[in-house]
Amino acid sequence: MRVLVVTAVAAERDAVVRGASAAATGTAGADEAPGTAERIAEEASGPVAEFAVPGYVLHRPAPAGPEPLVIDVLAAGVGPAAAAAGTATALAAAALSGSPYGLAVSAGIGGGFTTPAPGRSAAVGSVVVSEAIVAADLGAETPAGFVPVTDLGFGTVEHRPPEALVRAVAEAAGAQRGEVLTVSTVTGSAERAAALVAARPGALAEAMEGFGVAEAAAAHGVPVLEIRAVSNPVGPRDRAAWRIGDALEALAGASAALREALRAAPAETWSTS
Ligand SMILES: O=C(O)c1cccc(C(=O)CC[C@H]2O[C@@H](n3cnc4c(=O)[nH]cnc43)[C@H](O)[C@@H]2O)c1
Repeated sequence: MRVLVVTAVAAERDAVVRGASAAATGTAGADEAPGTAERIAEEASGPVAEFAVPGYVLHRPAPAGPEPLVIDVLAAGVGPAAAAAGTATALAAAALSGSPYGLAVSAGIGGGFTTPAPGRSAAVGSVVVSEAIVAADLGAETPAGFVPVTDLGFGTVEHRPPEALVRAVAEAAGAQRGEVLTVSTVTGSAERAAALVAARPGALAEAMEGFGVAEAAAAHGVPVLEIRAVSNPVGPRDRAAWRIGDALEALAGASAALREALRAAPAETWSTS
Protein backbone atom coordinates (compact mmCIF):
# COMPACT_ATOMS: atom_id res chain seq x y z
CA MET A 1 0.00 0.00 0.00
CA ARG A 2 1.04 3.58 -0.61
CA VAL A 3 0.52 6.11 2.18
CA LEU A 4 0.63 9.90 1.82
CA VAL A 5 1.62 11.80 4.97
CA VAL A 6 1.01 15.56 4.80
CA THR A 7 2.70 17.98 7.18
CA ALA A 8 2.65 21.77 7.27
CA VAL A 9 6.36 22.58 7.44
CA ALA A 10 9.70 20.97 6.55
CA ALA A 11 10.69 20.36 10.20
CA GLU A 12 7.58 18.19 10.64
CA ARG A 13 8.20 16.41 7.33
CA ASP A 14 11.76 15.61 8.36
CA ALA A 15 10.59 14.27 11.73
CA VAL A 16 8.09 11.97 9.96
CA VAL A 17 10.75 10.79 7.50
CA ARG A 18 13.17 10.16 10.37
CA GLY A 19 10.61 8.09 12.24
CA ALA A 20 9.33 6.21 9.22
CA SER A 21 12.94 5.40 8.29
CA ALA A 22 13.80 3.95 11.68
CA ALA A 23 13.50 0.32 10.62
CA ALA A 24 14.49 0.90 7.01
CA THR A 25 17.02 -1.34 5.30
CA GLY A 26 15.99 -1.06 1.64
CA THR A 27 16.82 1.38 -1.10
CA ALA A 28 14.80 4.58 -1.32
CA GLY A 29 12.69 4.80 -4.42
CA ALA A 30 13.13 1.11 -5.17
CA ASP A 31 9.52 0.29 -5.92
CA GLU A 32 6.17 1.70 -6.92
CA ALA A 33 7.57 5.08 -7.89
CA PRO A 34 5.16 7.35 -9.78
CA GLY A 35 8.16 8.20 -11.94
CA THR A 36 11.90 8.28 -11.60
CA ALA A 37 13.25 9.69 -8.36
CA GLU A 38 14.71 13.09 -9.15
CA ARG A 39 17.20 12.85 -6.34
CA ILE A 40 18.25 10.37 -3.68
CA ALA A 41 19.64 12.12 -0.61
CA GLU A 42 21.56 10.33 2.12
CA GLU A 43 20.01 11.69 5.31
CA ALA A 44 21.05 10.81 8.87
CA SER A 45 18.11 8.40 8.97
CA GLY A 46 19.05 6.68 5.69
CA PRO A 47 18.40 7.25 2.01
CA VAL A 48 15.44 9.47 1.12
CA ALA A 49 14.15 9.70 -2.45
CA GLU A 50 12.56 12.93 -3.66
CA PHE A 51 9.80 12.92 -6.28
CA ALA A 52 8.31 15.99 -7.92
CA VAL A 53 4.58 16.36 -8.48
CA PRO A 54 3.29 19.65 -9.93
CA GLY A 55 4.05 22.36 -7.38
CA TYR A 56 5.39 20.05 -4.66
CA VAL A 57 8.15 17.60 -3.73
CA LEU A 58 7.45 14.28 -2.00
CA HIS A 59 10.04 12.73 0.33
CA ARG A 60 10.13 8.94 0.52
CA PRO A 61 12.18 7.17 3.22
CA ALA A 62 13.66 3.83 2.26
CA PRO A 63 11.14 1.00 2.52
CA ALA A 64 12.03 -1.61 5.17
CA GLY A 65 13.13 -4.44 2.91
CA PRO A 66 10.82 -5.92 0.28
CA GLU A 67 7.55 -4.95 2.03
CA PRO A 68 4.88 -3.38 -0.20
CA LEU A 69 4.42 -0.40 2.16
CA VAL A 70 5.55 2.93 0.69
CA ILE A 71 5.27 6.15 2.70
CA ASP A 72 5.52 9.51 0.92
CA VAL A 73 5.80 12.69 3.00
CA LEU A 74 4.76 16.12 1.76
CA ALA A 75 5.21 19.51 3.47
CA ALA A 76 2.25 21.39 1.96
CA GLY A 77 2.13 24.59 4.01
CA VAL A 78 0.27 25.97 7.02
CA GLY A 79 -3.52 26.02 7.23
CA PRO A 80 -6.40 23.98 5.82
CA ALA A 81 -6.33 25.51 2.33
CA ALA A 82 -2.62 24.79 1.78
CA ALA A 83 -3.10 21.30 3.20
CA ALA A 84 -6.04 20.57 0.90
CA ALA A 85 -4.21 21.90 -2.18
CA GLY A 86 -1.08 19.83 -1.55
CA THR A 87 -3.00 16.69 -0.62
CA ALA A 88 -5.29 16.89 -3.65
CA THR A 89 -2.33 17.40 -5.98
CA ALA A 90 -0.41 14.41 -4.62
CA LEU A 91 -3.49 12.17 -4.61
CA ALA A 92 -4.37 13.14 -8.18
CA ALA A 93 -0.80 12.64 -9.44
CA ALA A 94 -0.67 9.18 -7.86
CA ALA A 95 -4.08 8.18 -9.24
CA LEU A 96 -3.12 9.34 -12.73
CA SER A 97 0.15 7.38 -12.54
CA GLY A 98 -1.82 4.20 -11.83
CA SER A 99 -0.50 3.80 -8.26
CA PRO A 100 -3.10 5.52 -6.04
CA TYR A 101 -2.60 6.10 -2.33
CA GLY A 102 -4.58 3.91 0.05
CA LEU A 103 -4.37 6.26 3.03
CA ALA A 104 -3.79 9.99 3.65
CA VAL A 105 -2.41 11.11 7.01
CA SER A 106 -2.29 14.65 8.37
CA ALA A 107 0.66 14.78 10.78
CA GLY A 108 2.43 17.48 12.74
CA ILE A 109 2.60 19.38 15.98
CA GLY A 110 -0.48 20.83 17.62
CA GLY A 111 -2.01 22.36 20.70
CA GLY A 112 -3.27 20.04 23.45
CA PHE A 113 -6.49 20.70 25.34
CA THR A 114 -5.89 20.58 29.08
CA THR A 115 -9.50 21.17 30.06
CA PRO A 116 -11.58 18.36 28.53
CA ALA A 117 -13.55 15.91 30.65
CA PRO A 118 -11.72 14.79 33.85
CA GLY A 119 -8.96 12.31 33.13
CA ARG A 120 -8.67 13.42 29.51
CA SER A 121 -5.94 15.94 28.94
CA ALA A 122 -3.36 16.12 26.16
CA ALA A 123 -0.05 17.04 27.80
CA VAL A 124 2.85 18.68 25.99
CA GLY A 125 5.03 15.95 24.45
CA SER A 126 2.15 13.48 24.19
CA VAL A 127 0.55 12.24 20.96
CA VAL A 128 -3.10 12.29 19.89
CA VAL A 129 -4.59 10.11 17.13
CA SER A 130 -7.83 11.44 15.65
CA GLU A 131 -11.14 9.68 16.22
CA ALA A 132 -12.70 12.57 14.30
CA ILE A 133 -11.21 15.42 12.28
CA VAL A 134 -13.41 18.43 12.91
CA ALA A 135 -13.60 21.85 11.25
CA ALA A 136 -14.21 23.77 14.47
CA ASP A 137 -14.69 27.25 13.03
CA LEU A 138 -16.37 26.52 9.68
CA GLY A 139 -19.75 28.17 9.98
CA ALA A 140 -21.45 31.45 10.83
CA GLU A 141 -21.69 33.73 13.84
CA THR A 142 -25.34 34.36 14.69
CA PRO A 143 -27.05 36.23 17.54
CA ALA A 144 -27.44 32.80 19.13
CA GLY A 145 -23.74 32.01 18.76
CA PHE A 146 -21.66 29.93 16.36
CA VAL A 147 -23.55 27.75 13.87
CA PRO A 148 -21.66 25.05 11.90
CA VAL A 149 -22.10 25.01 8.11
CA THR A 150 -24.00 21.75 8.35
CA ASP A 151 -26.71 23.53 10.37
CA LEU A 152 -26.88 26.08 7.54
CA GLY A 153 -27.73 23.25 5.19
CA PHE A 154 -24.51 22.50 3.32
CA GLY A 155 -21.02 21.06 3.53
CA THR A 156 -19.51 18.90 6.22
CA VAL A 157 -17.57 19.64 9.40
CA GLU A 158 -16.35 16.18 10.36
CA HIS A 159 -14.47 13.25 8.88
CA ARG A 160 -14.07 9.97 10.76
CA PRO A 161 -10.96 7.83 10.23
CA PRO A 162 -11.34 4.02 10.22
CA GLU A 163 -11.83 3.00 13.87
CA ALA A 164 -9.65 -0.11 13.72
CA LEU A 165 -6.77 1.90 12.22
CA VAL A 166 -7.13 4.60 14.89
CA ARG A 167 -6.96 1.95 17.62
CA ALA A 168 -3.96 0.18 16.05
CA VAL A 169 -1.92 3.36 15.51
CA ALA A 170 -2.78 4.82 18.93
CA GLU A 171 -1.79 1.58 20.64
CA ALA A 172 1.48 1.32 18.71
CA ALA A 173 2.30 4.98 19.42
CA GLY A 174 1.22 5.00 23.07
CA ALA A 175 -1.14 7.80 22.08
CA GLN A 176 -4.53 8.97 23.24
CA ARG A 177 -7.51 8.80 20.89
CA GLY A 178 -9.71 11.86 20.62
CA GLU A 179 -11.14 14.48 18.32
CA VAL A 180 -8.63 16.79 16.64
CA LEU A 181 -10.02 20.20 15.78
CA THR A 182 -8.92 22.15 12.72
CA VAL A 183 -8.90 25.93 13.22
CA SER A 184 -7.83 28.77 10.94
CA THR A 185 -6.95 30.96 13.92
CA VAL A 186 -4.78 29.54 16.71
CA THR A 187 -6.68 29.68 20.00
CA GLY A 188 -5.25 32.36 22.28
CA SER A 189 -7.51 32.57 25.32
CA ALA A 190 -8.92 30.33 28.03
CA GLU A 191 -12.43 31.47 27.05
CA ARG A 192 -12.03 30.34 23.44
CA ALA A 193 -10.47 27.05 24.54
CA ALA A 194 -13.43 26.43 26.86
CA ALA A 195 -15.91 27.28 24.10
CA LEU A 196 -14.27 24.81 21.73
CA VAL A 197 -14.39 22.03 24.34
CA ALA A 198 -18.01 22.89 25.16
CA ALA A 199 -18.89 22.54 21.47
CA ARG A 200 -16.78 19.37 21.02
CA PRO A 201 -16.33 17.60 24.39
CA GLY A 202 -14.28 14.87 22.71
CA ALA A 203 -11.60 17.35 21.59
CA LEU A 204 -8.04 16.56 22.70
CA ALA A 205 -5.97 18.64 20.27
CA GLU A 206 -6.19 21.48 17.79
CA ALA A 207 -4.13 22.21 14.70
CA MET A 208 -4.61 23.92 11.35
CA GLU A 209 -4.41 21.32 8.58
CA GLY A 210 -6.30 18.09 9.34
CA PHE A 211 -9.64 19.07 7.85
CA GLY A 212 -7.99 20.22 4.61
CA VAL A 213 -6.22 16.87 4.21
CA ALA A 214 -9.48 15.08 5.06
CA GLU A 215 -11.55 17.01 2.51
CA ALA A 216 -9.07 16.22 -0.27
CA ALA A 217 -8.92 12.56 0.79
CA ALA A 218 -12.73 12.33 0.83
CA ALA A 219 -12.89 13.78 -2.68
CA HIS A 220 -10.59 10.95 -3.81
CA GLY A 221 -12.33 8.24 -1.78
CA VAL A 222 -9.19 7.69 0.31
CA PRO A 223 -9.35 6.97 4.09
CA VAL A 224 -7.79 9.60 6.34
CA LEU A 225 -6.05 9.78 9.73
CA GLU A 226 -4.57 12.61 11.78
CA ILE A 227 -1.66 12.37 14.20
CA ARG A 228 -0.68 15.34 16.40
CA ALA A 229 2.27 15.63 18.74
CA VAL A 230 1.48 18.25 21.35
CA SER A 231 3.87 21.23 21.37
CA ASN A 232 1.84 23.64 23.52
CA PRO A 233 -1.29 23.83 25.63
CA VAL A 234 -4.36 25.31 23.90
CA GLY A 235 -5.18 28.57 25.61
CA PRO A 236 -3.60 31.90 26.55
CA ARG A 237 -0.64 32.71 24.33
CA ASP A 238 2.68 31.75 25.99
CA ARG A 239 5.52 31.23 23.54
CA ALA A 240 7.89 30.36 26.41
CA ALA A 241 5.78 27.27 27.13
CA TRP A 242 6.26 25.84 23.63
CA ARG A 243 8.22 22.59 23.37
CA ILE A 244 8.65 22.22 19.61
CA GLY A 245 11.76 20.01 19.85
CA ASP A 246 10.00 17.59 22.22
CA ALA A 247 6.93 17.52 19.98
CA LEU A 248 9.01 16.80 16.87
CA GLU A 249 10.69 13.90 18.68
CA ALA A 250 7.27 12.60 19.68
CA LEU A 251 6.13 13.00 16.06
CA ALA A 252 9.10 10.93 14.85
CA GLY A 253 8.23 8.22 17.37
CA ALA A 254 4.60 8.24 16.30
CA SER A 255 5.67 7.96 12.65
CA ALA A 256 7.72 4.85 13.44
CA ALA A 257 4.65 3.48 15.21
CA LEU A 258 2.48 4.31 12.20
CA ARG A 259 4.76 2.31 9.94
CA GLU A 260 4.77 -0.65 12.34
CA ALA A 261 0.98 -0.52 12.76
CA LEU A 262 0.45 -0.48 8.99
CA ARG A 263 2.84 -3.40 8.56
CA ALA A 264 1.03 -5.37 11.28
CA ALA A 265 -2.49 -4.44 10.17
CA PRO A 266 -2.80 -4.36 6.38
CA ALA A 267 -5.57 -2.26 4.82
CA GLU A 268 -8.00 -5.20 4.53
CA THR A 269 -8.17 -5.32 8.33
CA TRP A 270 -9.19 -1.69 8.85
CA SER A 271 -10.48 -0.17 5.60
CA THR A 272 -14.13 -1.01 6.29
CA SER A 273 -14.14 -0.13 10.02
O1 LIG B 1 2.03 32.83 17.82
C1 LIG B 1 1.34 32.10 18.51
O2 LIG B 1 0.88 32.43 19.59
C2 LIG B 1 1.07 30.73 18.02
C3 LIG B 1 0.50 29.80 18.88
C4 LIG B 1 0.28 28.48 18.44
C5 LIG B 1 0.63 28.12 17.13
C6 LIG B 1 1.20 29.07 16.30
C7 LIG B 1 1.57 28.72 14.96
O3 LIG B 1 1.76 29.54 14.11
C8 LIG B 1 1.78 27.27 14.64
C9 LIG B 1 1.00 26.84 13.49
C10 LIG B 1 1.40 25.45 13.06
O4 LIG B 1 1.59 24.54 14.15
C11 LIG B 1 0.42 23.78 14.39
N1 LIG B 1 0.02 24.17 15.75
C12 LIG B 1 0.82 24.04 16.82
N2 LIG B 1 0.20 24.41 17.93
C13 LIG B 1 -1.03 24.81 17.58
C14 LIG B 1 -2.14 25.32 18.33
O5 LIG B 1 -2.12 25.46 19.57
N3 LIG B 1 -3.25 25.64 17.63
C15 LIG B 1 -3.32 25.47 16.30
N4 LIG B 1 -2.28 24.99 15.56
C16 LIG B 1 -1.16 24.67 16.19
C17 LIG B 1 -0.55 24.13 13.28
O6 LIG B 1 -1.10 22.96 12.72
C18 LIG B 1 0.30 24.88 12.25
O7 LIG B 1 0.86 24.01 11.30
C19 LIG B 1 1.41 30.37 16.73
